[in-house]
This record gives sequence, C-alpha cells and structure tokens, in this order.
Amino acid sequence: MEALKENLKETQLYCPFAYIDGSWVAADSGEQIEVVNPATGDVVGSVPRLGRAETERAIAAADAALPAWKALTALERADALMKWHDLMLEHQQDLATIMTHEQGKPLKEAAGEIAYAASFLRWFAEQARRINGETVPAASSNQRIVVTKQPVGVVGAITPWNFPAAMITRKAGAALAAGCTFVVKPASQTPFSATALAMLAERAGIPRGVFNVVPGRASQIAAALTESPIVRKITFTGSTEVGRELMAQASRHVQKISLELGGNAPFIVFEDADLDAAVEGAMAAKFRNAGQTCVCTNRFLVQSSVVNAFCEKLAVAMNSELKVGDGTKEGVNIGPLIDEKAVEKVSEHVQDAVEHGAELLLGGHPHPLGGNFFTPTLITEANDGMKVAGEETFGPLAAVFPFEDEEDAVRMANDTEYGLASYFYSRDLGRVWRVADALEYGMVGINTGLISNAAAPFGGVKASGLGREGGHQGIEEFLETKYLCIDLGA
Ligand SMILES: NC(=O)C1=CN([C@@H]2O[C@H](COP(=O)(O)OP(=O)(O)OC[C@H]3O[C@@H](n4cnc5c(N)ncnc54)[C@H](OP(=O)(O)O)[C@@H]3O)[C@@H](O)[C@H]2O)C=CC1
Ligand SMILES: O=C(O)[C@H](O)CS(=O)(=O)O
Repeated sequence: MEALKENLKETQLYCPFAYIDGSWVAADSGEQIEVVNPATGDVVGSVPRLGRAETERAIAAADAALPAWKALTALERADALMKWHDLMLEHQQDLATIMTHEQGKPLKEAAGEIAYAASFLRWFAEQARRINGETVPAASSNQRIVVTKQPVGVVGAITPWNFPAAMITRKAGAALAAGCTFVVKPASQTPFSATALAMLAERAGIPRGVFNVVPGRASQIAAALTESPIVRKITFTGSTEVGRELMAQASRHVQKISLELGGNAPFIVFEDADLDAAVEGAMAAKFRNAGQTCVCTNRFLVQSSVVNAFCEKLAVAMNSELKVGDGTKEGVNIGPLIDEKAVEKVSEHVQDAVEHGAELLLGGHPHPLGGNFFTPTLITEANDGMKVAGEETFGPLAAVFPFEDEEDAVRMANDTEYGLASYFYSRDLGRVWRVADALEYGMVGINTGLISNAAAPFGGVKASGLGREGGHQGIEEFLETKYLCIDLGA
C-alpha cells in the first residue's frame, strides 16, 4: 500500500473509500475488498465492500441530484465535464501509476488509457450542446409536431478491470452530458482508478449525488440497481455471461440497457495484403493490454499462400518488440495478466490447440518471471476444433488459422456467437467492400489494428452486446425521445 502512495505526486488521489452523495464512506458492515498488484502480489490497498443498502442510498442520492443537474444548461454540464477532463490530464501520471499498480498494464499504456478516458469527457462535453430535437410536418394545418430529447434519469453502471478508467468515462461522460445522474460499481480488482476519478469529479465541481462509486458485492449491487424503478438505465461492460444476467434482471422494470460484452475478433490477412503493415497491425490488435481487451484479435485467419511469410514476420516482431515484466519498469510493454485464472485459461488454450494439431512457433508457457506473467505465444495450423477458435482467450496468444479463398475467410470469421471487432488487410478495393459488407461485426478495422476512439460508435452485435458507446450514438443511449402534438385550435 505504501509503495503506491509513495509513487503518487498527489497522495490524495489514493482514495480507499466509496463515494456516495459527495461523501467518502465505508461499508455498513465494515467489510473491505483487498486489492492486489497482479505483477508483484503485493497488497495495493483496500476499499469498502458495499452491498444492497449502501447502493440504495447511492440511488437515492442520484435521484435527489437529478432535477438540478438536468436543469443546468448543456453548456454548464459541458463546462463541468471539461473541468473533469482537464483534471484527469493534469494528474495523468498519478492516475496511470494507480492503474498500473492495480491492473498491471505498463505505465505508458496506462497513461494512454487516461488520455483515452479523458477524451470521452471532452467528446461528450461537445455532444451535450448538440442534443437536438426536430419538428415534423403535421397531418393537419392547425397542428404542430415537435420531437424533443430528455435525459433518461438515474443510470446504473457496472464496469470491468481491463480498462478501469476508460470504461467508466465512456459511460459517465455520455450520461452526465445528457443530464443523467450516475451510480457505478467498478471491478473489485481495480477500484482505485474509479475512486480517483470520483475525487477529480468532486474537484471539477460536479455536484454531490451526480456521480457515485460503489465498490462491493457485484450481485447485491446489481440487484439493488435492477430492482429499483428509480434506475432507468443499466449500462454494462464485461463478460457476455454477466451481460445476459443483467439483461434478464433489467427486464423487471423495463430498464434501458447497453451491453459491451465479449468478443472473438478475427484478423484476416489476404494474399494481396501489405504483409509488413499487416504484422504491424497484428502486434497492436493482439498485444495491447497483454491481449486483455474485448477487441483484441483472437484468431488470425491468413491466406495459405502467405501464411508462412506472415508467421515468420510476426515471430520476428514478437521476439524483438515484446518485453514482459512489471509495468512500472522501463521498456516493459507486456505486463502481467490480471490473475492466476487468466494465466490458466491461456495455458489451457495453448495446450488444447497443440493437442489438436497446432504447431507451436513461439512461447507456449507461463513466463519465467512466474506469477501472472505469460510468454507471448504464436501457434499456427490452428483449426476450428480448438478452444481458441470459439472462446475468447483474453491473453497474449496469437493463433494462426490458414484459409484458402475469400469465401472461406468470411465463413470462418463469422463462425462465432460474437460480433464485436474484426480486422482485415487487403489492397483490393473490390475485396475491401465485399468483405466489409459480409463481416457480421459491429466494428471492422481495414488495414489497421487500432480502431478505438471516442468519435466512433463502439459496440457489437450478436453475443457481443447491445447499443453503442462513443460517437454521436453514445449519448442517444442516455436520452428518451418525447413527441409533442400541439393543436393550435380553430
Ligand atoms: N465489450 C467490451 O467493451 C468489453 C468486454 N469485456 C469482456 O469481459 C470479460 C473480462 O472482463 P471481466 O471483468 O472478467 O468480466 P466480468 O463480467 O466478470 O466482470 C465485469 C464486471 O461485472 C461484475 N460482475 C461480475 N459478476 C456479476 C454479476 N453476477 N452481476 C453483476 N455484475 C457482476 C464484476 O464485478 P467484480 O469485479 O466484483 O466481480 C465487474 O465489475 C471478457 O469476456 C471481455 O471480453 C471486458 C471489457 C470490455
Ligand atoms: O474494455 C475493452 O476491451 C475496451 O472496450 C477496448 S477499447 O475501447 O480500449 O478498444
């Protein structure tokens, strides 16, 4: 715990409390969640383990804060979000240090996430002032049809450990810009990024009750959020399994719901691709956050005529560019996985693939550093009978599946229950449009391995979720449409 605070310029950003109605509070039970550094196993600190009763108080606080917050002008809300944005960037290094200690990603990558997270506050501050209604030609001359937009109200959010700041601001930025108030349960493995955000929201002048952070028992907090008719929107990022549960729970009060769930991204390399560019894109799409992102490539589908050349180039890049270690150490760009269970899953996928005929070209085992570190791994001759074909690995395993022709590639790419991100490399214009049209995914990276930015509608289809975050679509998730029919009389 001291190690983290000693590394902060501003130790007050280390906030071991929940944040409800503008107060820093403990759990009613006094229970705590211990947070462990995934690289060292050291205790980073503890936060309160809240439950149903505290969450109900947070919902009540958000409800009480709603009228005044939504009555502000769009410009006033935008200004508050921009102050929060500026404070995030002012404290970028401290926020990154907190994140690396609790989530493990290398400091440079954590600082990048802080900038990415802040970009959502700026994006939605701009969007706040462009929530437009419309008038529609009425059927009769003495009537007027007006369509207006209003905030949905109190929002309940549950977020994952892999992007502990960006997944909160991607939701809270849109919600607050729309005039909603917000209660978020962060992942238990990464609560300090969330409480630091609350500290900065408070300093930005965001009024008490507008933004609340409730670390604690996931099922109890989710129950409190979904059983409350005051909560009008549920927004979740995490596994498809939990997303399905929340969708069912949200049906009780017909709450609006956005789900950003799991993925199984294909990365298709056609024979007409620029192979060097494809390898550069592959490194970005596979190894960001040590492979622990929902948009990371899970399957490399490579045309058989270029599969050997691609694998050779990718192996060279992996060997020369990837350095595994503690994310606080200079030069490290592959940190630990989040926990032992994650290491076991990657090991299981590698072992299963080899047992079913895959050829191991690089790595294939936990890293000599031990603990939660895993050696970046490359296998080829993968096929659809392997676990890695259908399950999200969520780790540094690059699995190469050869294919024969374009039709084969599209069929293989779409052969999954997921539909979040996909990528392909081709320099044939006709192929680019044919494949982009045929891929059953919410997002398609074409000749690039990095697609995430606040200006674009991020989200998936099928088992990867519902709704979009970012773009102009992102704020619509927190608005209701109201239709006014005005009769002007005789
Ligand atoms: N589409 C996207 O943008 C993203 C998708 N994901 C997906 O999530 C998975 C990995 O993330 P991970 O955090 O392990 O996912 P989980 O779904 O396990 O956890 C996500 C959040 O849900 C909470 N949670 C866990 N169980 C329940 C429950 N029964 N009811 C309500 N909330 C619950 C967790 O709380 P607690 O921490 O206390 O257990 C955490 O805050 C992968 O499948 C990944 O692809 C992850 C990030 C982004
Ligand atoms: O949690 C995730 O995986 C993020 O949604 C991925 S991204 O937005 O950083 O690309």
